[in-house]
Amino acid sequence: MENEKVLEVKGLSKQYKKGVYASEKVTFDVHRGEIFALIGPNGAGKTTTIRMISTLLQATEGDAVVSGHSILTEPEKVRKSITYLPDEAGAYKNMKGIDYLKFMAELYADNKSQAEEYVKTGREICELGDRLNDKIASYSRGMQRKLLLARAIMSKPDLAILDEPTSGLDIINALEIRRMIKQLAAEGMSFLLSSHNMLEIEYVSDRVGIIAKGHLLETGTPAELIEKYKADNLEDVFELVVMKKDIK
Ligand SMILES: Nc1ncnc2c1ncn2[C@@H]1O[C@H](COP(=O)(O)OP(=O)(O)OP(=O)(O)O)[C@@H](O)[C@H]1O
Repeated sequence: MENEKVLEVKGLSKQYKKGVYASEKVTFDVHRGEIFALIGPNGAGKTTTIRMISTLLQATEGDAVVSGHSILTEPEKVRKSITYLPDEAGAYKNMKGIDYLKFMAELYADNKSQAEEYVKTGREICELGDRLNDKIASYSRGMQRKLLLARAIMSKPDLAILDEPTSGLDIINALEIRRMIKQLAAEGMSFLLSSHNMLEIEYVSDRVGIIAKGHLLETGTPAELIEKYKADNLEDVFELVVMKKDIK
């Protein structure tokens, strides 16, 4: 189904302290095969929103539904439908890359043959070749990031939630990752990304949501928003929306 919603975020709010909203009534959808990016300045509420959707943080109000499952009532089913790659994720440095993929595949898979399938996919995605037989401690930051991304995607979840997917990667590696995300989306995987890199977002996302001070201020395709704000690029849109709007 082309317009099938894989994620419905319905008025999600979080108060870490009573009366202080880190995110307030955030509402948006992600369709099957769509790449949706949350963009916003530091402290806007991106990670808070993503962690609530990932069932790692309890929402104060609202709900999110992933592949028909509510984070409130069916969090374990939600966890089966998503993978989450945090910005500052680390892998076990003393493990070999291949053993890390096998270990994670066994955690996520329902049986041995599915685990083997995941590892095969993970090997292809990370493109680390023979280096998979080396300890992760010997990898560059880019290689570690590729391994972690492969881990997040090898199970082909309905929704992959990636915080700053290309952070720390050089141009070539970042390009490869973006192409991979687009290809997987074309095959039907949905993505929720968070990023500060506007060029990346403009290139890779089908739609973006601009968030500041916990409020989702705008959603649309990069082209729609550029047109609406008579801007030259998404960075200008972002500045206009975040700097010029009077947010309480
Ligand atoms: N555990 C916590 N306890 C109290 N306040 C928190 C906690 N985590 C985040 N906050 C606050 O909630 C707000 C939103 O933070 P969040 O980390 O979601 O922003 P972000 O958009 O992900 O920022 P960045 O781009 O810097 O990662 C900030 O004001 C932050 O200080």
